[in-house]
Amino acid sequence: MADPTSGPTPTATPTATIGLTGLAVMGRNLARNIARHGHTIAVHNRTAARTTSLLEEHGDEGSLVATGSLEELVAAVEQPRVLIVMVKAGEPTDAVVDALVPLLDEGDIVVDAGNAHPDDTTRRQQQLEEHGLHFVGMGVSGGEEGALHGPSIMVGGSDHAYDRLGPVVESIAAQVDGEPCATHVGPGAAGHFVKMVHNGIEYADMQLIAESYDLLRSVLGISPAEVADIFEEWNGGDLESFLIELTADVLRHTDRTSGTPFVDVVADAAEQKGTGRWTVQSALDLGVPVTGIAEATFARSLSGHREQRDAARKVFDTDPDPVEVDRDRFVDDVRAALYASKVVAYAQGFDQIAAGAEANGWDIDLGAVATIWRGGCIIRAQFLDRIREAYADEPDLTTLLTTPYFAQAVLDGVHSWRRVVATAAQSGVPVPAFGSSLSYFDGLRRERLPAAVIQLLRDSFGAHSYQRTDRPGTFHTAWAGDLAEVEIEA
Ligand SMILES: NC(=O)C1=CN([C@@H]2O[C@H](COP(=O)(O)OP(=O)(O)OC[C@H]3O[C@@H](n4cnc5c(N)ncnc54)[C@H](OP(=O)(O)O)[C@@H]3O)[C@@H](O)[C@H]2O)C=CC1
Ligand SMILES: O=C(CO)[C@H](O)[C@H](O)COP(=O)(O)O
Repeated sequence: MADPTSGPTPTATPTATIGLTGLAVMGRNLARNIARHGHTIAVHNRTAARTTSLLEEHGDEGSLVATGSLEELVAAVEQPRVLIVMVKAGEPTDAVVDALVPLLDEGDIVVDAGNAHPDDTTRRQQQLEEHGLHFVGMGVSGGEEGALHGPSIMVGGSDHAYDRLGPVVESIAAQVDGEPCATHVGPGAAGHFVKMVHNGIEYADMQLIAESYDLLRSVLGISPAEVADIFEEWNGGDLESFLIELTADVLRHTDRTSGTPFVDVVADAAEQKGTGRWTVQSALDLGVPVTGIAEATFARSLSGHREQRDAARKVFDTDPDPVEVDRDRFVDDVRAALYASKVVAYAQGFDQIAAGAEANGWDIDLGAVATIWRGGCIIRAQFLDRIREAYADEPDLTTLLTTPYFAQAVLDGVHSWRRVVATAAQSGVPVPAFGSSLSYFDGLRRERLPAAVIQLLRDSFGAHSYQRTDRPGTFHTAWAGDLAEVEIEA
C-alpha cells in the first residue's frame, strides 16, 4: 500500500483488481467497502487531499492503492480494467469519462456509479463502444452509510461486463436473507433507469411522510417529539422502513443552541438534484401516471417559491376553522392513509419500470428489483417482501394494487384515507401526495371516467374524433353543422 503520509504515489506495476475515481462521501465509502471485502482497489480524486485523507484515516481497512492522476489510476489496475467513476452527476461525469477514454485499452470497463439520466448513460455507452470499451451505468443507493456497510446496487450494461463486475458488487452489497441486494437488472441504461425510478419513489415516500407529519402536528396540535413517538410506533408495524425510522430520529432532535425542535429551525424549502424530475419527465414520455412522484416533485418546487408563498400569505391569511377529531382515530387514519398512498406510489413506480423496460427492450425482472430494494437502499421497507412475492406469483402483473395482499391493504384503509384527505381539505393542510394517490385509486376503479367529455370537446373544437362504446370504429360529429355523425376511414 502507498505511504499514506506522503500523498498519492505512482505504482510501477498494476496491483489493483479495480479502480475508483471520485472520493467524496459516496466514492470514499464505496472504496472502503470494496477494500474491506478483500479486493485491492486503486483510488483517485481530482483534489488529491481527499485521496490522502482516505489513506491516512482508513488505509488500514484493506488494500487501498493511492494514485495522484487518472494516468496513475489506469496504470494501477490489472487488465481488462474495471474503473468506477463516482463523481458529481452530469458534466463532471462526462469530463472524467472523456479524460479516461484515451488512457484505456480495448475491453476495459468504465462503470458510472453516480446518479445519471438514462439517456446520458445510453449516449456514453455508444461513445465508449466506438473505442472498444464497455460502459456500465450502475445505480447505487444507501447514502454515505449504505455505501460503506452495504448499498443496494442496480447494474446495467452487458452480460460480459457483469461477469467481471458482478462478484465485486454482490460481495459489497447489503445482504437480506442471504441474498445480495445487487443484480444485473438489464442491458443498456437499465441500471440507471431503475435507480432513477427508485429515487422518484424516494421523493414520493418522503413527501407522504412529510404530509403525515404536517397533518398530525397541525390537526392534533402536538409537538414534533410526540409526532416522533407516533412514527416510532408505526415503524413496528407494516410501515416498517428506513425512512420511517429516520423520521422519528430527525423529529426528536432539538436545536443545540436554542433548544427548539430542530425541524422548526430548518428552512422549509426542499431542494433536489434532479432524479425526481427525470423520473417524472420519463413517465410523461412513457405515458405512465406516476402521480405520487409528480406531486412530490412539484411540492418541492412549491416549497422553494418563497416570494409567491409570502405574497399568498399576505392575501389569504385566514386559516380554516379548526377541525375536531378523535386523536387515536386520527392517528390510525393517517397511518392507514400513509400505507395506502405508499402502495400507490410503489405500484406506479413499478409500472414505470415495466413501461421503460418494454420501450427499451430491457426485459427487467420486477421481482428481482423488489428483492434488491429490500436492503441497503433509501426506500428499503418491510413491504418490499410483499412486492417481491406478488411478482413471484405473477411476473406479468397488470398492477400491484390488485394483488390479494395489496388490494386487501387498500380496502382496509380506504375509509381512513378518505377521512384524512377530507380533514386535510377542511383544515387547509396541503396533502398533494395523499390526495393525488387517492384520486389515482378512484380513477382506476371507476367504471366510467369523465374522459368521454374530453373526447367530445376535442372532437368539437378540433375534429380529433372519438370512439364509441357500442360499436367499433372512429367517428366525428359535425358539431358546427347538422350534428351528423360520420365514420372515419382507418
Ligand atoms: N450523496 C448521496 O447520498 C448519493 C449520491 N449519489 C451519486 O453519487 C455521485 C457522487 O456523489 P457524492 O459522493 O455525494 O459527491 P458529489 O456529487 O458531491 O460529487 C463530488 C465528487 O465529484 C468530483 N468532481 C466534481 N466535478 C468534477 C470534475 N469536473 N472532474 C473531476 N471530478 C469532479 C469531486 O472532486 P473534488 O473533490 O476534486 O471536488 C468529488 O469527488 C453523484 O453522482 C451522486 O448523484 C448516489 C447515491 C447517493
Ligand atoms: O441517490 C440518492 C439516494 O439513493 C440521493 O440521496 C438522492 O439523489 C438525493 O436526491 P435529491 O438531492 O434530489 O433529494
